[in-house]
Amino acid sequence: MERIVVKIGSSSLTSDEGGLHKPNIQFFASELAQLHQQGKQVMLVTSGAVAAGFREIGYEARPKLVHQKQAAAAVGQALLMQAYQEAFLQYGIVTAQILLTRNDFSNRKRINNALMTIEELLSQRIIPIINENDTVSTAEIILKFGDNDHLSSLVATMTKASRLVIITDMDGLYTADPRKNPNATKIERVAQISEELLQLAGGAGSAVGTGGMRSKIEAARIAMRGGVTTFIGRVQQAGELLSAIHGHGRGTYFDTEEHSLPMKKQWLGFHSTPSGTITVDHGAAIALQERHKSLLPAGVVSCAGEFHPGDVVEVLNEEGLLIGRGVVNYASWQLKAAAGLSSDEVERRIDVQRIEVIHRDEWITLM
Ligand SMILES: Nc1ncnc2c1ncn2[C@@H]1O[C@H](COP(=O)(O)OP(=O)(O)O)[C@@H](O)[C@H]1O
Ligand SMILES: N[C@@H](CCC(=O)OP(=O)(O)O)C(=O)O
Repeated sequence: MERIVVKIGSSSLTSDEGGLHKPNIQFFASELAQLHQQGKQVMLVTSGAVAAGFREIGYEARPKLVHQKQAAAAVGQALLMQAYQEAFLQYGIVTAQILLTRNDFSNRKRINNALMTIEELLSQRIIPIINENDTVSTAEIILKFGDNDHLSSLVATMTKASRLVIITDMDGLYTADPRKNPNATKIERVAQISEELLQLAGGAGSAVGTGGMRSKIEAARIAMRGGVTTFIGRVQQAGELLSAIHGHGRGTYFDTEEHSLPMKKQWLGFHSTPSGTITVDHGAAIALQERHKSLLPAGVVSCAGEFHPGDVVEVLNEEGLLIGRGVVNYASWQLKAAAGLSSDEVERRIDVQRIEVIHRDEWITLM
């Protein structure tokens, strides 16, 4: 049975002055109901809690302070769910609310529980409606998704969906933000996401959205590597969601990579939470990125943070750019002593289980 994740941004659900735009919710429910009625398993990742709630509280614009956003989300999430529930019931479809935080994805037990719940809901023909648990996660700034683009790509890869549809107020990715540059042209298809492509995309254009196009491309990158085809674009007329799924949508299509990553590497690259960073020299960076080699202590320049064998760490090159992530075999204090030493010397001086700082099987290149 085909499994599809649809993400709808605040800009498509609420007005710039705040508050839910009920006719849009009705419209999206009817589009999703069509997919559901065709026998597809549908999951909805929805934003809009903060935008739906801030006006009810009496704030004049989307709040910037964390506790105000949390308060707005607490009010707005209930309004959002109520609106979806009513809209889907017209098609006899039952919905369920799932609120997740970034932290849940880095904890295998928690995410497995969430996945089992989602599986059960889908098997009962219920549409899970997923949002970030804003009242909890805005406090954990570093571990926050912030926008739901990232969340939707993790949901799509973890549930092994075949497609991710990111609905926004633009009809796809342009060579520049069309709100600012009228000469921008649309990119119809993307086979590979490069750093240059990411540079094209700016931040949020609407007054209620947060992620902008950049976070959508980053989400597409995660999805592509996980074997999920992604569409980013506009769905405004009846039947357009179906068209988007059949390849005729108003938007940009991102192909999947030829070899999608195994689940273990997806988790390592995109769901795990790193405990520290390791900076490596030029030779080691090339060995990891291009030659599929393990990281040896000789290539380590320095490390930061406290980690233990088995933890996930981020690896930076000498310019400070992230090149990938891996499972480290050293404790941080051991690595500080071993940095720059030959493997023979490390074996003589330091009591480590494996000489490789990161084994190539426990590594994922991110740049
Ligand atoms: N290269 C680009 N192509 C298209 N849109 C872009 C680009 N760069 C920035 N944007 C902006 O991204 C906005 C969509 O992001 P956002 O406001 O976060 O929407 P949503 O709430 O749907 O997630 C668009 O309105 C647009 O102004
Ligand atoms: N979880 C937040 C999402 C914030 C947000 O604006 O996201 P998006 O519109 O997807 O860029 C909410 O429901 O308000």
